[in-house]
Order: sequence, then C-alpha cells, then structure tokens
Amino acid sequence: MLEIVNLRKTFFHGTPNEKKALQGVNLRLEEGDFVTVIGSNGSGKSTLMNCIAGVFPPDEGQIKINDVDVTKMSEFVRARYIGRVFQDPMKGTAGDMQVEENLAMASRRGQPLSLRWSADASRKETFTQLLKELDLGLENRLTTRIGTLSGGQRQAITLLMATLVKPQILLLDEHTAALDPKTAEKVLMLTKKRVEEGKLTTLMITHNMRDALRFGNRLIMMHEGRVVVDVEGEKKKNLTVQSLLQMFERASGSEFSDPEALLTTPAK
Ligand SMILES: Nc1ncnc2c1ncn2[C@@H]1O[C@H](COP(=O)(O)OP(=O)(O)OP(=O)(O)O)[C@@H](O)[C@H]1O
Repeated sequence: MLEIVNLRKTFFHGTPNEKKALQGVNLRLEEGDFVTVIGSNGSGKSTLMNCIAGVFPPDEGQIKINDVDVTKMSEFVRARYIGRVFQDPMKGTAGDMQVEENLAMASRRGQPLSLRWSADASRKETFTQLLKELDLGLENRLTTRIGTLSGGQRQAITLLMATLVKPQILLLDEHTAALDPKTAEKVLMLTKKRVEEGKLTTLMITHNMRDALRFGNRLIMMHEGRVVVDVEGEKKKNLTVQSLLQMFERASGSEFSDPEALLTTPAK
C-alpha cells in the first residue's frame, strides 16, 4: 500500500526559474493496484516517482509505504521497499558484471551487503528458467557480461531484478520508451506477467495512451503537479482515447499537451 498526502515540490524556489513540480498530490494505492500514469509534459510524473524513491525530499507532505513513513528516509534505505526500472536500459544493471551476478545481487535485496554475488546450482536453475520465460535468447547466457547485451535484453533483466524479491512498490518510469516497438511489446507483456503473478503494487509512467488504457486496473492523469483524473475498474476498461481526452480537458480546463502521446496513439 502506498499513501501520498499533500505532496509538494518546487525547484529553484524564489528565483526567476522557479518550477512548481508538485502542487499537492494526494494518492492512495491499495495492495496489488497496477496504476498507469499519463500527463502533459512537465506535469510532475517523474518528480512524483523521484519523491517516492527518495531521490530528493518533498518540500511538504507525507509518503507512506505499507504504513511506514518513508518521507525522510534516504534513497539507499528506502531501496529495500522499492523496485524501479528507468527509461535508460543502462541504468538498472551493472554492465561489467555477468547476468547471473546481477540476478544474484538482486535476489539479496534487503539483506546485509556482501561481496559474494555468486549463485549456487539451484539458484542458477531458477535464473535459467526465468530467463527462458523472457524469450529473448538469454537462458544460456548466464555468464555473459550484461554490458554486451542489447537494450531490450538489459531492460527485461532489469525488470526481473526489480521484481525478483517482491518489492512493496514497483516504479516504472517510461521503461519501454527507448526500445523498438517489438521489444517494447515483449517487455510490456513481461511487466504485466510479473505484476499480476506477484500482485505487485505498481506505478507505470507512459507516454503511450494506448498502453495506459490496456494495462493496469487504474489510470491517473497529471497536470501542473496534481492528479486531475483517476479512473479504475470497469470504468477504466470502457475508456477510449477520446473519452480520456475529454475527461482530462474537463478536469484541467486545458487541452492535453503531450505531442508524443498524441502521435503514438490512434484516435479511437
Ligand atoms: N531535478 C530538477 N531540477 C529542476 N527542475 C526540475 C527537476 N526535475 C524536474 N524539474 C521540473 O519540474 C517540472 C516537472 O518535471 P517532471 O520531469 O516531473 O515532469 P514529467 O511529467 O515527468 O514530464 P515529461 O513527461 O516531459 O517527462 C518541470 O518543469 C521540470 O522542468
């Protein structure tokens, strides 16, 4: 469960470049909620994720993960609760380490640090099985250095790593945006599988409205640092791009301005 109360964040406070990135975000995710997040450019989506992950502190407000107040907890300590996948496939894995060393490291999340990342035979078998399910030809490449893999292969492994030990919150920040459409689809289907199997509480930012509609049980739209649309269940299932845009315009009083989303989304 994630609970966010009146979250506010301003960058360059009191200067001509002042940016009010979050202006009072209130959001509660129940256990197992899979929420897609869309919004205009600069509406605060990444800032919200960065505040949840502890990259920087909010100016005001409170963040609780499963009733633990993490608002003032460092990013490093908070990482034991959070799985995160970024847009950049280079970010989530250690490029100089082997595939199995990366997976072994991820399987120790929340445990004391150790210099030994080696995997025993039964864990090797588990890793091979997980890699096989990715269907990206990685099952026989446990000892390959991650840095030599393609972006899509790396991103799929990052997703496995983020979910190997069940995170209390999974944060996906446009994690398929840098991939070619076919690989992006594979990683999205893997995301759906991992989230549903693990009943993971998940926030997924996307610029693709179609993806925002077809994944998850709930959808939120942000505008100028606030959540302006929040739809779930049957109501979300029945949404179309057109009805979503109308909802956004009614709630925000302005037109939806994300050229990337509008370009990549068919108008039905
Ligand atoms: N580290 C930072 N330093 C200064 N300003 C920032 C920083 N991060 C975000 N901002 C500003 O805060 C506002 C919200 O940015 P944010 O990246 O959260 O929006 P977003 O909804 O993720 O946008 P996009 O869809 O374009 O990625 C923007 O005006 C942005 O320029």
